[in-house]
Amino acid sequence: MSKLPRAPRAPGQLTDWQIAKRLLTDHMKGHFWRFVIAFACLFATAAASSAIPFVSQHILDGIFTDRRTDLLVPISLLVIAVFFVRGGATYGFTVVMNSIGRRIVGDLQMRMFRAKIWDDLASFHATASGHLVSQFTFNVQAVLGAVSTSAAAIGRDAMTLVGLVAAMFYQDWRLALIASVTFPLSVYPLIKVGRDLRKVTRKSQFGMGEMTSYLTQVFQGIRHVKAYNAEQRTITATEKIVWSVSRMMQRMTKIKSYNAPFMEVLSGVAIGAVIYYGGGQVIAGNRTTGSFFAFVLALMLTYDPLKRIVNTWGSIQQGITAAEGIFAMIDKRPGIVDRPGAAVIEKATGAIALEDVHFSYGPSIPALRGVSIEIPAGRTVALVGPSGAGKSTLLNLIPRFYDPTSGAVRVEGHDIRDVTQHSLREQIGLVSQETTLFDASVRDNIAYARPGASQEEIEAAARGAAAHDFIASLPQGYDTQIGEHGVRLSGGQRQRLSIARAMLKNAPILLLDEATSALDTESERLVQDALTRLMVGRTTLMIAHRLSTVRSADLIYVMDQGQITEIGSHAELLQRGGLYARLWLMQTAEDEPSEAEAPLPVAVAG
Ligand SMILES: Nc1ncnc2c1ncn2[C@@H]1O[C@H](COP(=O)(O)OP(=O)(O)OP(=O)(O)O)[C@@H](O)[C@H]1O
Repeated sequence: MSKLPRAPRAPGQLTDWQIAKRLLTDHMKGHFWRFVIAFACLFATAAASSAIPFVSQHILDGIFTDRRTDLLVPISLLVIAVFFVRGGATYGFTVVMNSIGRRIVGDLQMRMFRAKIWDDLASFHATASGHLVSQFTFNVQAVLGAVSTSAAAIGRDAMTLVGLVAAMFYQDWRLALIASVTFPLSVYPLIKVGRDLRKVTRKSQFGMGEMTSYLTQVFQGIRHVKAYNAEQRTITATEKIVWSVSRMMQRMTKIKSYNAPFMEVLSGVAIGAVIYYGGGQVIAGNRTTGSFFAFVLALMLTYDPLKRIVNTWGSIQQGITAAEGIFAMIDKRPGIVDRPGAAVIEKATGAIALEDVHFSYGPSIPALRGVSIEIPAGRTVALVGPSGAGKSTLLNLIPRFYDPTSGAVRVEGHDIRDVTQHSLREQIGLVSQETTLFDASVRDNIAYARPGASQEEIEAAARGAAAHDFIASLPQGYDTQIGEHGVRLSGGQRQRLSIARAMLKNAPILLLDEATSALDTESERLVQDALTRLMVGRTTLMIAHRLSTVRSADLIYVMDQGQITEIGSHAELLQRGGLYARLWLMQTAEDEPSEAEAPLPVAVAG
């Protein structure tokens, strides 16, 4: 079976201690009183647990050896009280610690989300969305595990341990010393397990990210999975990922459990030594059976919390590894930020200019090579050219989704790096081939452009986009839920909703990226009409493969391999006989009916 790719190296340079300290100072300090309550519960649990050996000594010596009936009732009541306190305190502790853990998780999730949502597009494209989602779910869960389960258990068990060890020394310091000789040895597995666990935890976090990404892609592309009869292939591929993650998880548990047999042997040695020495004393008559058993019981109770502390150390290591990734995400600063004192564009007329713009996605991929374009306010300019020419890249520079490598993009005469991103994007309406609709009502989807818009405004936008009639015929009209990505609508309907959105935004600049290319002729006509209405009075930059849609543009720029190769009106470009004319000829030839489709000549009776 194939293996998942290697997990990337740790993103941050923080040490374990720095990460733990940051978790403590940034996320736990607001919970002081909750911690006080939790520790009060801990103290009660530890005190009650430490009382058990004393009570049992009285049971053995007082009831069984001395046969005192007057002790029966008080000792029974004492036992009930001890367990009552333990039960109540354990409940209180669990609830309060979980509430702290859950609040910390929510806080981490929101800090991550705030950092991410302001991040630039390039960074989003660099990370598969599944990895992002798994930071919010799997990794955060690991931190919760470390905080509320492990840290809590260590707190509680450490207190209990102190109480029980004190009780053991109080009963018989010599026996207690014999039993404690093995304690320091329990530190060894902590160190050993910690290192191995960090490595495998990083890998399994990466594996979970891969799995989330893969599953999201499969479920979103389910139509194609079925259309290509790819179910069985998908099962096989999924199996590889699932079992690879499963193996990593098993390995993690295995490493976490290394210390369990070690600790069992240690406790066996300690109990054996105490029985050998203490048992000898009972036989020699130097010690009562009751005090001996009370001691052995205390010893057994001591090893339980000790074992748990050692075991939960693994969860803490996992939590710290997860927090490392989470903090890296929180600390990431976007590559595109507003300059200090950036200007605010008030209502723009929409003039756009690109001046000798170069851009590349990576060191070796120049996507734009010295592009200059001028779009006067209120005009329509079209970009055409073969696939991969750089048209969408150019369009993405205008809302500053990316910054050019060199050259400048100007809106209203401002270099867009000198104005706030918010005010720049306020001036732009975007309609693209892939519409982004949310699983919400039609109304909310249109109002996404301007939350708080009135029903009249939303309806006017829908009418302008030729969408009102189909919306009115939906079961709940504007309140109809349209499903994830608008799955309950047709392609043309989805497109008209996104035009309605742009209508409602009413921005002076309009960017159309293949807005009609995925539609059939009838839908295209409706959408085209809606777009024509939308374009009135706005500066429009449109990309279209179908050249018939760009014929009426004021100016057409032809792009090829990241450069502008021709400029002119439709008629001028045809006359020139270059790339545009060739593309036009090819498309008109495709649009004309072929011989096979031409109507058959009708035989005329003679
Ligand atoms: N996010 C990205 N990361 C890396 N390279 C990219 C990215 N987006 C596009 N490219 C590359 O940049 C070049 C220009 O792509 P672009 O999408 O701008 O072309 P286009 O003219 O819009 O093509 P089409 O008409 O097919 O949409 C192509 O070589 C493409 O592979």
